[in-house]
Parts: sequence; C-alpha cells; structure tokens
Amino acid sequence: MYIHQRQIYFKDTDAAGVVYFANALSICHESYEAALRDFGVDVREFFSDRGGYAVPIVHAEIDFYQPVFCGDRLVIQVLPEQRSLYSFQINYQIFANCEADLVAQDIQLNAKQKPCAKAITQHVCISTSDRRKTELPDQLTQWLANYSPTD
Ligand SMILES: CC(C)(COP(=O)(O)OP(=O)(O)OC[C@H]1O[C@@H](n2cnc3c(N)ncnc32)[C@H](O)[C@@H]1OP(=O)(O)O)[C@@H](O)C(=O)NCCC(=O)NCCSC(=O)c1cc(O)c2ccccc2c1O
Repeated sequence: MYIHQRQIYFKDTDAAGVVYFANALSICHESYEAALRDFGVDVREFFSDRGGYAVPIVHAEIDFYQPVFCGDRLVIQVLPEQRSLYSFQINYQIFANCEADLVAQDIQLNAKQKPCAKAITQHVCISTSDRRKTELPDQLTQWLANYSPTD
C-alpha cells in the first residue's frame, strides 16, 4: 500500500463547490505517479515512449460517498495488484481530514474514517511500436510487488 496526501485547491472544485468528478480520477493518477516516483521510477521516462512501452488505462471507475471541498486534506490509499503478465489494477480509497497513520494501517474506526470515494484503474502494458500487449517491465512488477496487499 502507498499513502499519498494532498490538499484540495479551488481549481479542483466545480460551481457547486465540490471536487469535480473527473478531477477525482486525476488526483488518483497523481497518487499513482507519486507512488512510482517514491519507488525510484524515473517518471519522466516512464510517461514518455523512450522505453519502448506504454501503460495506458483501459478501464476506470469511481464511487463517491461524500463530497470533498476546497481546503480538505486528502489521504489517498493506493493499492496496486498485478492481474496478468501484461496488466495490473490499482484500487484507490480517498479519505478526507483524517490521520494518515490510520489509513496506512487500514483502520476505519468511525464515520470520519469512511472513504469519500473509491476508485479503480486498470492498466495494460503495450509496445509503443505496434500497440500490442507486451509483458510488464521488471521495474513495474517490482513496484507492484512492493505495494500490493499482503495476505
Ligand atoms: C491497450 C489496447 C492496445 C489493448 O488492445 P486490445 O484490447 O485489442 O488487446 P488485447 O485483447 O490483447 O487485451 C490486452 C489486455 O487488455 C485487457 N483489456 C482490454 N480492454 C480492457 C478494458 N476495457 N477493461 C479491462 N481490461 C481490458 C485485456 O483483458 C487483456 O488483459 P490480459 O491481462 O488478459 O492480457 C487498447 O485497448 C487501447 O489502445 N486502448 C486505449 C487506451 C487509451 O487510450 N486509454 C486512454 C487513457 S491513456 C492514459 O490515461 C495513460 C495513463 C498512464 O498512466 C500512462 C502511463 C504510461 C504511458 C501512457 C499512459 C497513458 O496513455
């Protein structure tokens, strides 16, 4: 599991004063990028086509349980899981204004610790030359093993 913390800014919100739904997925992707960076992945290279592969998102879904407002401090739990030699899924839980330590321990003690949103992204590794699926590179399988849930 990786924990990312981020404040909500005015630019993240819509006319109703809550985080715009698409921005919530964007914040999930920011958390993924932070998890890659903190593991030592060169994100500038990872998101370019210089390595000969890309890992586009083929599926994304999100459930919203409580609104998130400007000034809220988010704690985002990032839980990646390898699905096959070619693909992986990331489960995200977004909490607001709670202790990061509790989220890191996966403790949901009371209503305050219930997630505001839960999201999933599914990623497939493809070769940039022919856009056909190709095996996940070693660095990514190591990243997945490092942050995947342990039984
Ligand atoms: C990715 C594709 C080229 C796959 O094509 P196709 O489906 O024909 O391939 P396969 O049949 O061989 O399937 C491969 C593999 O994918 C799984 N899959 C395919 N579709 C889905 C789906 N909708 N939901 C779930 N899973 C799906 C399938 O089950 C197979 O899995 P296995 O594990 O069983 O092998 C093609 O689908 C494609 O090009 N899609 C468009 C992708 C796209 O444009 N997405 C938009 C956003 S891109 C993006 O957000 C993005 C994010 C990043 O973090 C990146 C990081 C690094 C580089 C680029 C990034 C990026 O672009």
